Amino acid sequence: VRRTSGHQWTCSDVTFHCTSQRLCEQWIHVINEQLSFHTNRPRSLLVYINPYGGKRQGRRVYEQKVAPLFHRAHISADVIVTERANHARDHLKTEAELDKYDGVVCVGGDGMFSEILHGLVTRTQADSGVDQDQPDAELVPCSLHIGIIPAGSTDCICFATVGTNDPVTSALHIIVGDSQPMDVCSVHHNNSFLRYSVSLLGYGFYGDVLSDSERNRWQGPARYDLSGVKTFLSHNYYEGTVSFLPAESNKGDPRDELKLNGKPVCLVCSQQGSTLHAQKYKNLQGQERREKANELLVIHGKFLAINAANMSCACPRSPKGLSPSAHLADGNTDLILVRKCSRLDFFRHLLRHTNKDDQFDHSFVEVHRVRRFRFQPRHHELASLEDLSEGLKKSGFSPICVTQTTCNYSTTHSSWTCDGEILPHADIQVSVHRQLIRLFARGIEEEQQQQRSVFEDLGPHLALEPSLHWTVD
Ligand SMILES: Nc1ncnc2c1ncn2[C@@H]1O[C@H](COP(=O)(O)OP(=O)(O)OP(=O)(O)O)[C@@H](O)[C@H]1O
Repeated sequence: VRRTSGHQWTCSDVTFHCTSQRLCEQWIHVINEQLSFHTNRPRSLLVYINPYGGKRQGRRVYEQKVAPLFHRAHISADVIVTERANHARDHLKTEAELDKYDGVVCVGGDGMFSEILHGLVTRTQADSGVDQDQPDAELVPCSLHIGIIPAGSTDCICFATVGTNDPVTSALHIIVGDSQPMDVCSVHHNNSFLRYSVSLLGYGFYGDVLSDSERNRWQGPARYDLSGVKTFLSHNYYEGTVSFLPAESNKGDPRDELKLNGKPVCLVCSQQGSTLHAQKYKNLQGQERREKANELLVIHGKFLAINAANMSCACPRSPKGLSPSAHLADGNTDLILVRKCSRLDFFRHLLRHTNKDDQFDHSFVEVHRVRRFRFQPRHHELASLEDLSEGLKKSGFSPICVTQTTCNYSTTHSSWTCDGEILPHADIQVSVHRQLIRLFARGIEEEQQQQRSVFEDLGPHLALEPSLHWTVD
């Protein structure tokens, strides 16, 4: 495995020459022996391909770029090409024989990753007897690693954990058995589970952009830009109360200059890795004590945007992301509150996501690293829009009434976008579950790390099963 530019990895062959056949055989023996010590490498994978993701190239990408590498690395793969939305999620939840595999791989975009996340986490909780409807439930970490082969139109999770959207690089991270722990947020409404999130929960600006773009899917990929402009011009703000439990003081600050996002050297993410289970109970007890002691902070206000960034959310358009110093696996999320301000100020704030200026350095922006939070819109939320219109239909109310209610609702409430999906409720409770999943990735590497060879990182063990060429002169 060789590093090229921009966090990309490629496959390279090494040919050893020797005059003695006996010596060559010894080499092969030793190399194979060294490889067998590297037990983190997966041997058996379950692969889901979304044939309709992105430019509909998922199947071709897997067959031409990924499968040959898995074959060379002696990894066996059971491949399922999905036939409908939620096929992968449902299969993982109920049918998949997970004991047979070392990892689950999705070939697609963020939506496909979300299916795998929900399938795997839900299955793990069900197998362990944990009720995920309970907002305080201590969720059990998933034992299988997740690999992402980017083949969607939005591949943000892959970009933020690998540093590039390249199928070969992702396949090589899977083959060498990289392991990146990752926090997962659970989202509840009134003690019932809504969704899991690993990247962005956004209310106000980002929620409105996504809702609008969903209504205009016919516009194709340009819909995100068009909805962005439209939402910016409408300049809506929403009133409500945010209450949150701040992170422990040793977890760094969202405005840390040192960006240690999930890198192997990141002490915050690697902290307590192996002793996590033992520590967890203690921490929870401490946490409950503090909450009882009213250490929840409460902020009331009018907000243009409320964002919870569980990772940097870096993407090619915003290379440092919404929260550049967010960690992937520290048990916290960065809560960014953008209060009502002028259009020009809001524009300046948005612009700073694309350059090197500090987007938090505005009087109307505040950012907190938190373990859990709740948002309550000012106007009482009677029911979700869907519940509301369903209920009205059942009770025989006229469509005019539904329209009026919807209008009222939509001017006082925004919607939450949860990793690109719209949530049906505005009043939500969010808890971060530390290191609930592991990806076949290693975070975005620093420049110095990129100078090293992947072989050095693996210590004495090699990366790939060698297709050794030897020549006897
Ligand atoms: N066979 C299928 N047919 C239709 N939809 C599917 C199929 N398989 C998966 N999906 C759904 O397609 C959605 C989008 O998939 P994916 O994230 O892979 O691609 P994308 O192009 O990045 O999507 P987006 O439209 O979100 O930009 C996912 O939410 C997934 O549930």
